[in-house]
Amino acid sequence: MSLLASLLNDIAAQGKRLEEFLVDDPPSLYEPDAWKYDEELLPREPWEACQALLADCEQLISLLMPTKLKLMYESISNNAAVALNVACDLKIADKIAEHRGERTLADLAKDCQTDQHKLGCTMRLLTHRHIFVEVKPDVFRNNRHSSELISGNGARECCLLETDDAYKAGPAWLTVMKDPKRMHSIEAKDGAFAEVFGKGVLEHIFTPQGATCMTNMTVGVPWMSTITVAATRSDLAWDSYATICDVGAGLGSVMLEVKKTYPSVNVICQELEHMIPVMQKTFEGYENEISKGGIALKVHDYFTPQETVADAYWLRGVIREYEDATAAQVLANLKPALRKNPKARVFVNELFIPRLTTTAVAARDAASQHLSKQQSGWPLVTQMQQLGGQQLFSGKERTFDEIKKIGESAGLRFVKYHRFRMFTGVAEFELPTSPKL
Ligand SMILES: C[S@@+](CC[C@H](N)C(=O)[O-])C[C@H]1O[C@@H](n2cnc3c(N)ncnc32)[C@H](O)[C@@H]1O
Repeated sequence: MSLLASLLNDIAAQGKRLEEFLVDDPPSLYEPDAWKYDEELLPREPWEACQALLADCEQLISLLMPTKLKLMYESISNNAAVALNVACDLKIADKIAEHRGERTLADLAKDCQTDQHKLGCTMRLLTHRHIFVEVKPDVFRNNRHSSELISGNGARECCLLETDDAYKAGPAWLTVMKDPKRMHSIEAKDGAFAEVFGKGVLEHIFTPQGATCMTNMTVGVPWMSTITVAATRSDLAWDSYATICDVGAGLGSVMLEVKKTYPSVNVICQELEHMIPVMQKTFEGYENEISKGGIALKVHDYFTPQETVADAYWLRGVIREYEDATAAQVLANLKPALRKNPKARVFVNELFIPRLTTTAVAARDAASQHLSKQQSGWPLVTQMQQLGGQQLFSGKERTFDEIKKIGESAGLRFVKYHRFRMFTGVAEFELPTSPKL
């Protein structure tokens, strides 16, 4: 069977599975209202069908495009971000919504004080990416994707962060990769963002020039996080553990979510001292739980041996900050506590860069058949996210095998991978029965 035939068969079969589930809630690209599953996670089986369809459709597009067009298309795909940047900056979605949901190109150009022709070219690129709809020539409406950009929920700011500041760091990725002094560094000062802005993004946002970037980050990132939080909350059996310790908890927002969903679970957030007041702010209103011990905010340096005994240790976005040996040290430091409770689990929550391995025998199979389930979902987004994230924040994103190896070199045993319905997942480790001490 040819690859084309395999793909068409697969798309038909997976499409049927998905359609059978979605009979009452099919998505639309015309209506301005959100789809039920824009907010909620699809149940596991239709979610898997959806993943397969997206992988196969992406492969189908590559298969059918003549080579010259494919390479041209990839080379100029940055223009999707350019166009989205324009739409977000000029608040096109707001301007359409303010005028009973429909606006002519001429009116939009007048509202935005810009050139009608240039705006039309920008909008048409977006309508072909199914963000906005041109309902008749030169008349635009919001669809469900563009409606989300209406001010107030953080979507606009998140897109501005990606299409403006983060976007500018993109070309510097190559500069860094070619510089013998910086190519192996994962430090922010040596990264792509610093190449363009003179300092890492987390320093830049505290400068006057970084004020907009700061707003876009503080308003935009929580918008994106709502979907990661939903998967984090649902795709791990949190209530199987009496006490969970979040190591390097940041704001403490994941444990807050766990506590809200599973009030009987005790949560401990560990951070460096200066972060304790920040976490206290996150847990405002929970003072009673804190005094009863159901929530504890503790100072702990993860480069020192763990003394807090818990049933699970949660590390989100921690090991991506470090080189392999240092990351392994952070995990190895959990062992004194694991020895006191050998049933305890270590959950490493990261983005797991998807691989698409095609051997000669699989050359005619649909891509979905060879996408490992031990890696992040939504590979199209994850690939952009991992490269973009490293340009913006530096650090080191890894594949499943690389993360597993770090756990093992810390002397832990890999237990299983939890595939979140998101672009992150969890590698679960435990203390081996006869640990390499
Ligand atoms: C990348 S952030 C991840 C935060 C959090 N886990 C999250 O997902 O939002 C890393 C966190 O580790 C904290 N951190 C850095 N060095 C640390 C150390 N030696 N011990 C404990 N926490 C540390 C930082 O303050 C920061 O909040």
